Amino acid sequence: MVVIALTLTILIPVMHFNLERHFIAGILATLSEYSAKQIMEKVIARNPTLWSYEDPRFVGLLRREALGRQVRQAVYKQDGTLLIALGRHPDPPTIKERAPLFDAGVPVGYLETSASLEPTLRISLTIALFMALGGSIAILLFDVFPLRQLRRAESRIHYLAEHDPLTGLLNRYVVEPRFEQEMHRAERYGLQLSLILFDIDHFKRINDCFGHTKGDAVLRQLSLLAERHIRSSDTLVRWGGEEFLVISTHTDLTMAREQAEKLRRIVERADFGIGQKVTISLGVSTCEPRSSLQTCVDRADAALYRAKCEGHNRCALALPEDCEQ
Ligand SMILES: Nc1nc2c(ncn2[C@@H]2O[C@H](COP(=O)(O)OP(=O)(O)OP(=O)(O)O)[C@@H](O)[C@H]2O)c(=O)[nH]1
Repeated sequence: MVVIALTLTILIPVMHFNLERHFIAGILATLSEYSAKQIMEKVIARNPTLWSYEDPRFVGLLRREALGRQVRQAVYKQDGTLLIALGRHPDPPTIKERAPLFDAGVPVGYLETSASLEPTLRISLTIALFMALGGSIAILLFDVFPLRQLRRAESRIHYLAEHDPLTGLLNRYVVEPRFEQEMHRAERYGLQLSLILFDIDHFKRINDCFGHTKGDAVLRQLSLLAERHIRSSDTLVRWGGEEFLVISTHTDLTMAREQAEKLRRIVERADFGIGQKVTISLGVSTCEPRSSLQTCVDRADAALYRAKCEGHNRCALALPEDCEQ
């Protein structure tokens, strides 16, 4: 943007300057076809001051264009003596053009026009600066700014599509590809992959007694506790309302059970600011090679159900018969 502004600032005055210069040179060439006598007649037949400025052929400028500018037109005899001079001599002239004047093919003198283009340059420069600034602002307003907003909105949408807005954890809809990737890795390197599905006990009561806002705060605090507890290679997902899933890599059933039991104890001991304990029940399953996420979660869910039935605040392992479910 800065480069465009600078280029415009330099180019516009230069173009303006060159155009005007060529125009004046062209006019002088046309005039040189008149004889000095013809020019004299034209000057005498009219008001010389007006004529010089109003006839655009002479300097290439209309009267209003010549206003505030130093313009001089002079016709010299061949011996160099001045025949006609209109306007003050610019000091110093920025442009000085001389063209020969012919009378019936015989050179009789020169036509000389000097015009200071300094005000024109200044105006051109100012206009160029305004245009460059205007252009930059327009680019900013119509291009960069909305584009940035769009990109921000896109990344926000992307984030919201993958994350749970309350806890910031991944949501269940994006977890399948991650699970499949881990499953392939486990198969390839002969590793174990396990799941821990856990759920807050009697969460309905917490909501009913303390309100939904407090219930939300409990969900957030629990997700933070769990996040701190799991390894960085594991994945924590908000699976449903008050249900969470851990995909535990390089972990067999015994290790997953230990991990689950540790998490259960951490939650049981934590202070959730509601004057009573918050506990969780957990179902643990290990994933058979090539099994789908759904199958593994169903087995962990069956185990979780047993943990709830056996009195809450405990871990249960998936049983072989859970495979059939
Ligand atoms: N505050 C809050 N509550 C939620 C959210 N999602 C689900 N819930 C509540 O979680 C409660 C779950 O209740 P239930 O399925 O009966 O389970 P429970 O009370 O935990 O009972 P058990 O599972 O047997 O321990 C319901 O009252 C839901 O309204 C949430 O995002 N915020």
